[in-house]
Amino acid sequence: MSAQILDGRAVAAEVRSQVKTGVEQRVAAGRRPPGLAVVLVGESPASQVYVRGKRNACHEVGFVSVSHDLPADTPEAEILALVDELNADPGVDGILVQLPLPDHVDPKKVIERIRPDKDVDGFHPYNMGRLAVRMPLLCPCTPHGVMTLLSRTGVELAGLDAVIVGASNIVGRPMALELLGAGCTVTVCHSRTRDLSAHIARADLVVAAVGRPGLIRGAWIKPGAIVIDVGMNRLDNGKLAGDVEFDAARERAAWITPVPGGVGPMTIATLLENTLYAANELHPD
Ligand SMILES: Nc1nc2c(c(=O)[nH]1)N[C@@H](CN(C=O)c1ccc(C(=O)N[C@@H](CCC(=O)O)C(=O)O)cc1)CN2
Repeated sequence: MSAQILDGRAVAAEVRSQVKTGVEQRVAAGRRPPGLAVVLVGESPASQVYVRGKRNACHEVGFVSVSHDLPADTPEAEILALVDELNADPGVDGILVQLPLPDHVDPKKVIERIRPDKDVDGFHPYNMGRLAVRMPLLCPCTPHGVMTLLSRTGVELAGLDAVIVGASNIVGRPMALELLGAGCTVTVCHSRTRDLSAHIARADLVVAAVGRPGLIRGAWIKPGAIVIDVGMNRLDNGKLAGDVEFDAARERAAWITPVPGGVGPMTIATLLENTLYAANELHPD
């Protein structure tokens, strides 16, 4: 078997085009275009790539993109003060602080400072709580983007045994809630999990989100499974690789996401959807 590709690039382009139409309709109705503030602290090359992607996507769909690039040694208090300023700005519908932050900054404090109705990353405890109690408002972009990719490709999820590898706040945990909501039976594996391969081997759906290239061996994948690779690892040769051994896994799976071109573009497309939603539904002006 050679798995079919879950084409994040194509589905994300579809989503971006729908967001663009939504912006055009909003502006034609006399409303201002949505505004997204993107805050980058420091000079991590990976974060710079992702932030550039987000800013380019904003321009493509007609958002106003407000950029705040701060030096790596910016004091936490200054970042919190900037968030306060953006919270109060009526032209800003969404605030995104790129993660990871430098070590001297507590990401929890920064995330909690963002107004929940402007938290287009969906990381604020208010938005995570709403997702947990099945009242979603602004959902974390990567897990929600995975759900969009699967549903738009026509992959059915109800009743599947799903195994998520990685229990982070931004991917693993919200992914578990999304899949539970879609009727999957969900297991979350993490660094203390015993016998990871046994969990993977019985999974109908595997989501890998650990940041270790090739950790998930192709031979572990159950024949016919769906494999979602959220890993984004830059190798010494400059190439990007996921957490799954792609070629070997592809021989066994029914569906698989590539890296690049799978989940990454869906993360950005979902951010745009969240921002348009915040502008239209949460910020009447
Ligand atoms: N505030 C946030 N920080 C981070 C998030 C997030 O959702 N919000 N997620 C990740 C990184 N991330 C978004 O910021 C992200 C990762 C990857 C991509 C992407 O489009 N990847 C491309 C390849 C890009 C490349 O060439 O390097 C792909 O997969 O095709 C977009 C966004 C951590 N931080």
